[in-house]
Amino acid sequence: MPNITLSGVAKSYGGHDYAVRNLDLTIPDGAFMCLLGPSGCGKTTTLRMIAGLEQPSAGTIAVGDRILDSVEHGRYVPPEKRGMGLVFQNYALWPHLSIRENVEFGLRMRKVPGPERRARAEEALRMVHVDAAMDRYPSQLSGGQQQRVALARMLAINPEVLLLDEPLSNLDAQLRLEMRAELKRIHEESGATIVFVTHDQLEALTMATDIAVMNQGELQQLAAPMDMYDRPANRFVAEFVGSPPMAIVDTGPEPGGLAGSLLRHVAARAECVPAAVGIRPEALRFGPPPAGAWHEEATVEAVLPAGSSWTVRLRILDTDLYAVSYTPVDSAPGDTVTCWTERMHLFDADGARIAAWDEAGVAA
Ligand SMILES: Nc1ncnc2c1ncn2[C@@H]1O[C@H](COP(=O)(O)OP(=O)(O)OP(=O)(O)O)[C@@H](O)[C@H]1O
Repeated sequence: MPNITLSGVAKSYGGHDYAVRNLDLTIPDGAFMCLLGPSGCGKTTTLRMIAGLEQPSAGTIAVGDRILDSVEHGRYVPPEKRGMGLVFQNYALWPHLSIRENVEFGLRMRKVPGPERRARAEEALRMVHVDAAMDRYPSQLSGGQQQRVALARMLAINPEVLLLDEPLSNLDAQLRLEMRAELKRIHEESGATIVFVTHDQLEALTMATDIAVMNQGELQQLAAPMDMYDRPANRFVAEFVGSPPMAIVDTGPEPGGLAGSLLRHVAARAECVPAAVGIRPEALRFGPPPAGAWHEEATVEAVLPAGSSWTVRLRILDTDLYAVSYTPVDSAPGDTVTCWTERMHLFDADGARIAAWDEAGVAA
């Protein structure tokens, strides 16, 4: 299937507020695209418009050169004619049909013959590890199992585009991890295009080939996961993607303390005057600094071991910051340590990334 393209798409549910505004987005054929953002940012509305369950208030949605929606030309293709499979958070299984029959249902509607239908349903249920419960009824399954049946029901149909709205939200942490790996495998094996809505940045980083971050109905950045992590386009993305989040130090009109120290470092290397400087917790390191790195003395305030990582709260001049280390930290509260970083993110007064700093090569 060719690319899915949204051009100038907006959606208002009637009032003055727009759930989605001026959205330009291309979902490449075979992509695993995550729509990521906080609650209410317009992710579900975007997915529902692609599915044809909502009509845009403005703009065009197309697959290749086939127009699915065009407000200008009054064109609208109904959901069943779009060739897309859908799984929503509120999966609706038929209560009076067994699990197997639920998964076979869509195939029956498509007139797939009996033996093939059974084989495809069983295969899909195996993929999501619910094949042992095939002859039970939905009410006899846990919420997580029901969610996986909904996923199997869609996989059995083998659509070219899968639209998934938080399909892992009811699963416990272990199962969610397994299903992420499983979805990634399904994506690679099937070659299908997946559009996946989530508010969980880790879910997006681990599964997606492309992430579209939205906030208040607007696209903030579209990038491959590591590119987004390494070069967030603005403060919103910088703070939303990554856990613990990036520390952002506002420089203010008369920067002193930590802000002043960071600004002096920047000024010595590039002609940028940032309104804010960001440092990811894992980029803040301890010990003798390498040549050219920014460094300051810091006081250890707390050490929080978490098995494989150590989170350390540091007081640097006038500011508290968190550092994350993946090697054991033997400092104790009250100790003085040298901390340093070679990786800063600079933002201007509008919150946009100052790319010149990256291009100068000093922050790469
Ligand atoms: N049917 C509707 N009628 C009126 N307003 C709606 C409707 N559906 C969504 N909205 C509003 O549109 C905005 C975007 O909602 P949407 O569900 O797309 O966001 P979301 O990012 O998917 O959020 P969540 O993660 O909470 O589902 C919100 O302000 C929401 O209140």
